Amino acid sequence: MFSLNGSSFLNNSLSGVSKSLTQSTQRKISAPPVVVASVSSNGKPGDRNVSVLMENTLKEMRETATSSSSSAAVEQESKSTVGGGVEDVYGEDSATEHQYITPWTVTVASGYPLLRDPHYNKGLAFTEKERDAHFLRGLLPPVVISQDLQVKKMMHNMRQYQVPLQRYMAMMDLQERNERLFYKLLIDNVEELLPVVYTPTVGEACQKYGSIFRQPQGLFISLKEKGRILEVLKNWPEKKIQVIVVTDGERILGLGDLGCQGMGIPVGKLSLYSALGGIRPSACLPVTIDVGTNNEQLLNDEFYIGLRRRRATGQEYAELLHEFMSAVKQNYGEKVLIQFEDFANHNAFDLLAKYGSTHLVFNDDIQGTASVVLAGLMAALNLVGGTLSEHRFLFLGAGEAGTGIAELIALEMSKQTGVPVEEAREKIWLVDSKGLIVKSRVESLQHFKRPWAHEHEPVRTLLDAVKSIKPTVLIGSSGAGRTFTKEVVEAMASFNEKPVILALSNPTSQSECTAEEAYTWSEGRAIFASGSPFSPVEYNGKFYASGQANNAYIFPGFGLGLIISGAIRVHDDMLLAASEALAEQVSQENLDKGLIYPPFSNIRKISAQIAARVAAKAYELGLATRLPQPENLEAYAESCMYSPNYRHYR
Ligand SMILES: O=C([O-])CC(=O)C(=O)O
Ligand SMILES: [Mg+2]
Repeated sequence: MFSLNGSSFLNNSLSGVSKSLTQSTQRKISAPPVVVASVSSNGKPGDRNVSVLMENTLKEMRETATSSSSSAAVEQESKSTVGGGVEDVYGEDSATEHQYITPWTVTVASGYPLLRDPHYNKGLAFTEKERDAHFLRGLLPPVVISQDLQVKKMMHNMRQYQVPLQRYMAMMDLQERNERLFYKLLIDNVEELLPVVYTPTVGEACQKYGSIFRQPQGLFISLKEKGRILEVLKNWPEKKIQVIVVTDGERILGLGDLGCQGMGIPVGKLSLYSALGGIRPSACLPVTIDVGTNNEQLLNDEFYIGLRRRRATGQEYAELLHEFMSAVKQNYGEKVLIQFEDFANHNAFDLLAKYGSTHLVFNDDIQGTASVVLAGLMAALNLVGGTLSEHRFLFLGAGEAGTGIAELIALEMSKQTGVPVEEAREKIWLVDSKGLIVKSRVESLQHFKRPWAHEHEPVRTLLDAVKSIKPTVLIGSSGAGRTFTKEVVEAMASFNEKPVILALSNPTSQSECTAEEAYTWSEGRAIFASGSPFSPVEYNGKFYASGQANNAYIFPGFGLGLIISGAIRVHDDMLLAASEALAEQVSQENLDKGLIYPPFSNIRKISAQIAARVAAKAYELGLATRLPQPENLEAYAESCMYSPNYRHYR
């Protein structure tokens, strides 16, 4: 099989089938682009170009498969169980004639199917030699252009669209047409395109997903698939999955329940995994679990793509999720990372607690957001002075993000000062929809809010809480927009020389305040960052650039660190390590501009650094399985990262 980049396993873009071909024949061969397709694609023009070597290898593989399945059949008659080898992932070899398997085959793409295969298509960048060798003559206009020129042209086209959703759709079309060009575009223009494929535009895309839906980009697992989830996973064309991002669509950004249309989120997050964190796109699997929706508008929308029923809860919900979690581990093994995304609070905390000790799980909204905010606060200390524990924190929003961040701050304080975490928590206050979280409310509080119920008289509004607690840092994480009013920001500015104000809710419409409001109302003194990006603001003749406190800084590098170390569990210390790595990337130059995050343009380098620190922690904690530990983890992380440059086809 062709290897793209020496021995680096992440960069090896072989599909699972082609990989198992290598393993079953135990020899290295070189071949043109390989596509995995179901058996129905056999006999298409694309098969004409199967090299002799490949033919022989396929023959060998078929023979091996036949002999092993017949020996399995014999065994089957004497024993009632069937056992596939470790690498016989889908049990093709060990299946008896009475069992069902998915008929995956390996073919070599050329001609028209090659142009239609997003993994291998290069469009006008196919060279003359490739056009001859792959039956492309006449299928393309005569011109041959470079990938760089393709990028330039696409960016030019992209900038013609005035409506953000049109840009989103153009990017999705490109991803479906020419995957490497999509990633090249995204990596080379990350600051411009992040808001297109990610927040805020992805929010609007989810709201309108039913209308703009063209091609499924991930797996839809609904209640209809109950009892058959393992089978469904086997329908996905890639076998070697390293990262799954899964949502049940109940709390999409700050937009609420979007049901099955939440699929835009796993798709967007995973394209960032590849672009920013260098995980191979073929190793990424977006999943939406559809248990219904309570969104009346969607239920009545004729274009809605999901189950038309209200959300399953309780046992029905738990059973489907449990089947999914078990099937994932059974199919992909212990080292597949499952990232929970945009679940509603109650399920998010329960799922993390339930599967944290049996699976490699990470909740981006609880843990990723916490890690990115802690990094921003560590950097902000360079501007406002003092140590973490010398500050007072007030949150608006006591859900996943709010309590997740609060807990990680307390953990870091406790590490730095040696005080118990319970004591560290006393520096941190949270306001929810019923007011300040105080001791007298403890009985009626959800369990994840209880550690934050401190002794204080009841306070109803955020403004009164700000005036009473006098925080140095104000963090918005409630998902509700326009809640940091002029009075709130002015109050923060009245007792802080440099109030730290983080408006984390997404997308832009849900931001607690705008950058312009934060700077204007604080007379240019606020240290401000937001979850969705804002353009620089001019106030009194001076320009203020604000950072984007978004988990996109953390999860791609964090995931890369887990994967390169072969980690089997996530540990809080890994989140702290990621925060430290990110905070160290904020330069004096950034700080001088009031920025508490580095620019996204350096994100791949930053991700490699985060990955190295997370991996180092995994080794230190004994949670890493990739042994021996590479000497230089940062160089190793970089060497593992997917590159979107075209490869040459013989
Ligand atoms: O997607 C984003 O921009 C950040 C995030 O996880 C959320 O808001 O739920
Ligand atoms: Mg999220």
